[in-house]
Amino acid sequence: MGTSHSKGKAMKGTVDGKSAEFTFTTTPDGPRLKYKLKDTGVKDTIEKDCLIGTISSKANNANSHIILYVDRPEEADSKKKSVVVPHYKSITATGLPKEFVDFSKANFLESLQKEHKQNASKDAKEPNIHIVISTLSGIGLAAPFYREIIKHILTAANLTEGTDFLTHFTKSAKTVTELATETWLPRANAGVAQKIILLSGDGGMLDTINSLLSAPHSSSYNPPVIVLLPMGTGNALAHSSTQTTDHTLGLSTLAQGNPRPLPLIKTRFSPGARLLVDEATREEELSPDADGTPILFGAVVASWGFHATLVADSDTAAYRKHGVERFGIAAKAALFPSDGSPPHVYRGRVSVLDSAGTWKEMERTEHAYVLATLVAKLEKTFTVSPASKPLEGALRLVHFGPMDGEEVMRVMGLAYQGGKHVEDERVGYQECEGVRVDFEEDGENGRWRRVCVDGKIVRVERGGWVEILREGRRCVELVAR
Ligand SMILES: Nc1ncnc2c1ncn2[C@@H]1O[C@H](COP(=O)(O)OP(=O)(O)OP(=O)(O)O)[C@@H](O)[C@H]1O
Repeated sequence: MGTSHSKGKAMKGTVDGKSAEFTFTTTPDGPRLKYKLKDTGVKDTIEKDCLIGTISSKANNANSHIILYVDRPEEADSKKKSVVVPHYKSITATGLPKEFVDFSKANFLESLQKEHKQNASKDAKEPNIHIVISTLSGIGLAAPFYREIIKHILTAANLTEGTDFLTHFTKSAKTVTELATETWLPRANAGVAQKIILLSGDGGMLDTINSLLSAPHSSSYNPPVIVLLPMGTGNALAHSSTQTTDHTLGLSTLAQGNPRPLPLIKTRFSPGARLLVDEATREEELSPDADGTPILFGAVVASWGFHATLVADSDTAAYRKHGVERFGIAAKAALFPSDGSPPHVYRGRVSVLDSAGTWKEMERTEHAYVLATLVAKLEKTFTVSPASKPLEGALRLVHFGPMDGEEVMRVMGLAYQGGKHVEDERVGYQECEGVRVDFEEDGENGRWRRVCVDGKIVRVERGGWVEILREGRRCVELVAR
């Protein structure tokens, strides 16, 4: 809490139809609104970090607003590493201080209302607002988060399920891909404006962008606008590109954010590379590029080495139930093998593409960590690339050579201190245009030739390669604050 406050002016109005007095103050932690009911003395305080946003009420009173907010989490809950659905609140108020309304205006929710009105006037057959609830993302919070909060926010915004928006609960790992390919892509190509609220981790976005880029775009392609609510495990994109440091779990972005183009990477693989699915029990072919090269688009990261290994090894139902701890548990297993041997030394030739368009090969052919990323954070507190700014589109490479398990733990621990690992002299960190790995790992089963793209795992064949490049095509816009 801060120390100096601006003295608030008391204003009279109503809360849910009852006489009330408001005080709006500016504190070092941001603006704060207090109200007290005249009759009962009931009072509440709405602080910036619990505020979702304020929308004009549907009541026929220009002065009437609905304030959406959440309760401050209990001390015990805020200390938990795993996410807890906050307690949602809303009040309808008149006579609110103008500064508060201006500061908390829910622009994005109001844009959904406008779209609804336009669609209704055009007699659109199907809504172009979609809510996707990825039921198995993270520890399974998407469905309760929708039912306990989002549903009520949409009702408060005067939007009706079926006529204004459609909900889609994922039933399989293909649900998002099917929706994006069969509905969103043709409509985007027809120039239709679409808004998608995605309750998932990075995987839901990866499925969306790969489907939207699976066919050529028309000249009238209209990029769908996506709100990503962090319901996954790492939620790298949401934590790096949108507001997730308050207590609203991304809802303040849903209410108050603005769309911005989402930068992408394209990973190209040698023929024979396969996507591992169903806990690596099955393989699938990747979509081919125009020249037949297997490709996968991402918005977060492409890696090989320790990072890819721990993501791949922990992508099982048994690991997933640990939430974000799953990465730490898998990291220990990879760094301290049960037979007492040192961590694996990854062998391959790594080349970096500079801004002049020249590929330069690294001298080192033994590696522990090779990771190219567009974002700053891979988890809420894990800053892998401290120089990366939200949605700027710069690709950065983080890499280091073999170290013992303790050293890797120490260096990676520095990433939890705001990204201090990049100051360690053994860690390479640079901006680049692309990264290529030519694998020199001969193992039969390809365990050490696994590449992670935004959480998906691709296994490359013996003697194969991967190339990570920035992708210039417009695909989607991400709502950010
Ligand atoms: N009902 C379902 N049945 C099978 N698979 C599902 C179902 N719902 C979601 N999935 C799959 O679960 C995975 C969830 O990935 P997502 O990235 O959203 O979450 P995460 O891996 O927990 O988070 P992050 O990628 O941010 O660490 C996706 O591959 C998705 O296709």
